[in-house]
Amino acid sequence: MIQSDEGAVSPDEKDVKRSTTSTPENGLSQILRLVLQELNLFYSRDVNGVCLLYDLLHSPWLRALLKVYDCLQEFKQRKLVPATPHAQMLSYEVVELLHASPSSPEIQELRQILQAPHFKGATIKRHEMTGDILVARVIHGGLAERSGLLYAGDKLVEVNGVSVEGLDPEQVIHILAMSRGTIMFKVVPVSDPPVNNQKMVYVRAMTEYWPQEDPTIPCADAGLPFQKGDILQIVDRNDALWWQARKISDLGTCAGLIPSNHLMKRKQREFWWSQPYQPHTHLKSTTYKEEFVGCDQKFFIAGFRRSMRLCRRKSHLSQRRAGACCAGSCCSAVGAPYEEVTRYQRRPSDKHRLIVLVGPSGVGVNELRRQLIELNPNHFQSAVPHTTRSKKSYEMDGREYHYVSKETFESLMYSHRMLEYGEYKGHLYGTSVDAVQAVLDEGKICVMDLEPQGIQVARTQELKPYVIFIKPSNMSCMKQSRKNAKIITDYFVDMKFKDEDLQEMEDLAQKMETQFGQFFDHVIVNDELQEACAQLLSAVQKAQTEPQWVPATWVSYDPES
Ligand SMILES: Nc1ncnc2c1ncn2[C@@H]1O[C@H](COP(=O)(O)OP(=O)(O)OP(=O)(O)O)[C@@H](O)[C@H]1O
Repeated sequence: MIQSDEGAVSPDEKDVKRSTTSTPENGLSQILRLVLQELNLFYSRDVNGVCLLYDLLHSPWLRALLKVYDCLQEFKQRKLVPATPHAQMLSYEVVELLHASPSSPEIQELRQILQAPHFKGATIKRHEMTGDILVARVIHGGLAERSGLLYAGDKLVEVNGVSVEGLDPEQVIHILAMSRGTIMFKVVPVSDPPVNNQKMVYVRAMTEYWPQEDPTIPCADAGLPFQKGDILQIVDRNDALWWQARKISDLGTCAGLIPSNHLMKRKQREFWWSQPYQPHTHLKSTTYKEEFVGCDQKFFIAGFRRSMRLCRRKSHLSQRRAGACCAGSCCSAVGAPYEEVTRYQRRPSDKHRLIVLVGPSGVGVNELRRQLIELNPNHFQSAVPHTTRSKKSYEMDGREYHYVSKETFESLMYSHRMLEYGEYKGHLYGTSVDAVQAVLDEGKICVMDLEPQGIQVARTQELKPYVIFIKPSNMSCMKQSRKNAKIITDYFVDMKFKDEDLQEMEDLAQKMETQFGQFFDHVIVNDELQEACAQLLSAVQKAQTEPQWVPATWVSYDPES
């Protein structure tokens, strides 16, 4: 017979004594006891502050806390096994201490947690052929695993003396849920306990997952919900369908179940086929923009264009569709649900990472980019775009644009050397990978804005882009901060932002986050301009100097480094 992984016990007197005497001589509880004895001598002598100090140190909260601390220290030092009975003893003592303290909602909650039996450390299933109740999996980091008493494949025979023969797993769970105090299992141990010798991998979730909404998950309570872009530590891939994972933001907790790569793809395909047919549409077409830079500027910045994104709605211009592929939106239906990632820290000798700014039209992508470059033009730079239009008299090849033939432009397009491109007034415009590389080769940081559909194209080992999403704040803040701002277009001079423009911006930002949020490394809300600019500078610096999660394929391991 063995004990459950977490059932709280009411130990007898002997047990309590054993636990209490195990408190270390020089433990904090012991020191506190001695200090209280000393203070007690002065309590009645009206020494300044002694009464207050005594009352503070005498509080049951502090004693409970120190007792837990001491016990944990002892656990660490003596490596007490099996850990479960010792943990139960500890929880019993803490509950006793809490009884003495004045009642509060927190104390009641803590008491309930310590007294209730939990069975979250393992899941059970019924064997299809024999009908036996088996331990399906032991959750990593849970008490069942840490106790070392239960293994996947163990056969459950009895729970608290009740035979589980012929019962459904739900009925067994019900018995467990109704149990109070000690839970006793009788098990037939699996003859060959599974050994997990897989390498730990980290992945970026390219889709979201809500276990409570998934009828196929074996145990919804054991599921791990996640959102697009979350980084997950995969701790167990033994099961072909259900993996165990933790979020890196929460590594202290026990793992949860997530669909395996294979299962998630199957779900995505099923979902895709279940959707009514919709003609293919992009989130937004890239309408290329004319150059914005004027001769009156302090210095020349290529790649700033007059935007037509907002006025497009009103001008009814027929524009050629976006150049950059729509990988994010179209492939997400059946694309890889998880992307293996690794920590990458740029070494000083490495080229800088490309900084990509993404955001809905009018949110301030160009404004922020300009401000960043103006801060230090020797350090930050835009890429010089390509065009098929002819050079104007005051322009210089390679400064405003690279002037190329239609054939050359198209060959760059078809060989995937264009990060984005579009057509305007019969001419092609676009930014090439080589133009970005030219900036990086000079040791500078290349900062570019990109339609979200283009992110996938830019995500290569050579550019290692760091994607920053510029997001509008809420409507009322935007109305205030954009009171005097002007929409920059070719068609309307000094056009102010109207409510519908701000609403469109907000809607588009939401769509972008929903469709492409998994690619965003950082999000900046552009409310107060100088604040947003400071955040951008800090994010750009961190991207270049601090470790970041990047696709594992971007990093080739050099054993020398
Ligand atoms: N935080 C801010 N506060 C006030 N005005 C702002 C702020 N951010 C941007 N603006 C102003 O809003 C207008 C639009 O900004 P910007 O041209 O940078 O938008 P965009 O995101 O590049 O969109 P588009 O590509 O359509 O031009 C500009 O006049 C800019 O000065």
